[in-house]
Amino acid sequence: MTEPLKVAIVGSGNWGSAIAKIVGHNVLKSDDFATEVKMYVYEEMVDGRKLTEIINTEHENIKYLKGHKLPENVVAVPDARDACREADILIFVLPHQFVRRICSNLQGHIKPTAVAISLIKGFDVHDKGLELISNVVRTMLSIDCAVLMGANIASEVAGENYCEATIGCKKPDFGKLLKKLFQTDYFRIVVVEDEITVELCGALKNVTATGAGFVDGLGYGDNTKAAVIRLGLMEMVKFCEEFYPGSKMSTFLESCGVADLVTTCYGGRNRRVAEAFVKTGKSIPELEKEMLNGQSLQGPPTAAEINIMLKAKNMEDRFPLFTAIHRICIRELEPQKFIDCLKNHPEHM
Ligand SMILES: NC(=O)c1ccc[n+]([C@@H]2O[C@H](COP(=O)([O-])OP(=O)(O)OC[C@H]3O[C@@H](n4cnc5c(N)ncnc54)[C@H](O)[C@@H]3O)[C@@H](O)[C@H]2O)c1
Ligand SMILES: O=P(O)(O)OC[C@H](O)CO
Repeated sequence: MTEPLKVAIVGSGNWGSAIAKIVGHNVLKSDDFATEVKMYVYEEMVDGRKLTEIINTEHENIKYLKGHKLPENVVAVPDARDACREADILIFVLPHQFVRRICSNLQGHIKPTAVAISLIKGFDVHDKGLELISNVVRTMLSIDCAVLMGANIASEVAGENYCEATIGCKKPDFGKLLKKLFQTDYFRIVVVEDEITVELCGALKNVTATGAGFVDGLGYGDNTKAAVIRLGLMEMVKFCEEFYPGSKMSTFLESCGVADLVTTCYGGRNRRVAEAFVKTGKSIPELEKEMLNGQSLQGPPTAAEINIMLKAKNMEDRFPLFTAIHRICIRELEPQKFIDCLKNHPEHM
């Protein structure tokens, strides 16, 4: 008889809380998993009370996922080491900016046999260039790490509206176990082996979504946005071919690819803030603070991260959409010039 596997969630924001709802319910349905799920919560005071205390008494993350109850077997823990020490499966789901700090805190304090899955959309940057977030987890913690990405706006998933997601996992048995942990009747999972492309799609779509917000802010219609989505997808494919050769084209047709692009370019936070950026003239950090109540934007930082690499390799002109989006975010380029970038894209030359 093998021991049921203990699951810990590292992160408790908008998506972290939605996923806690799914995982909390699913562990109760299978003998493979222990019934308690510890969730690391970055402690903060909300209405004069600790967020962990609110979650553990009211079973709701009232700051990051208001209006959705979490199962009572999800226990909020303010110390990452305490949350993860005994876990067999670690689910990483926090803004990518914090991953290195968390992993460094966890080093030497997790089971050597643990395995991980990253739901984080973004890149890590270091002096040698870009790093996949799953690789940061793998190398810093010396454990295996799969990924889950998809067209998954957290509030809709928490509302149990039908959607799909893609798990990228090279090991079939691990993939099956993860599917059992995440799939529900409203959250349908496809497991593919092409885990690098799954993760790249999740990170890069946030940049394109920022561009979609710019054209909304400029008052262009759906045809223009469709062009941004298409050109963004072309650059995503090209980015994968150039820097991570070996992608399967079919992966772009999974939820992590085309579907996530569509949902983010219409309903996501990156789109919303980018639209306001054009309309108000305020800075991205200002708008993030005003509009997102502590949630974190991934598109503009990811555009900056990939630009470091494109610039270093003298390849900015081969990725004009990604480059223009970054330059607009840092006010090096007027938002109106974005349309010139679309008109003059190498696709049309
Ligand atoms: N929100 C969505 O709809 C959604 C859907 C799919 C994927 N994602 C991805 O999931 C990841 C996590 O997103 P999210 O929406 O759960 O987060 P979020 O945008 O809600 O971010 C806020 C979280 O960051 C935490 N935080 C703030 N400062 C911190 C620090 N110094 N150290 C550690 N944590 C800190 C906050 O406590 C909070 O839990 C991102 O990569 C995002 O792209 C989000
Ligand atoms: O709200 P966004 O723009 O961070 O996107 C959320 C999810 O990644 C959509 O799948």
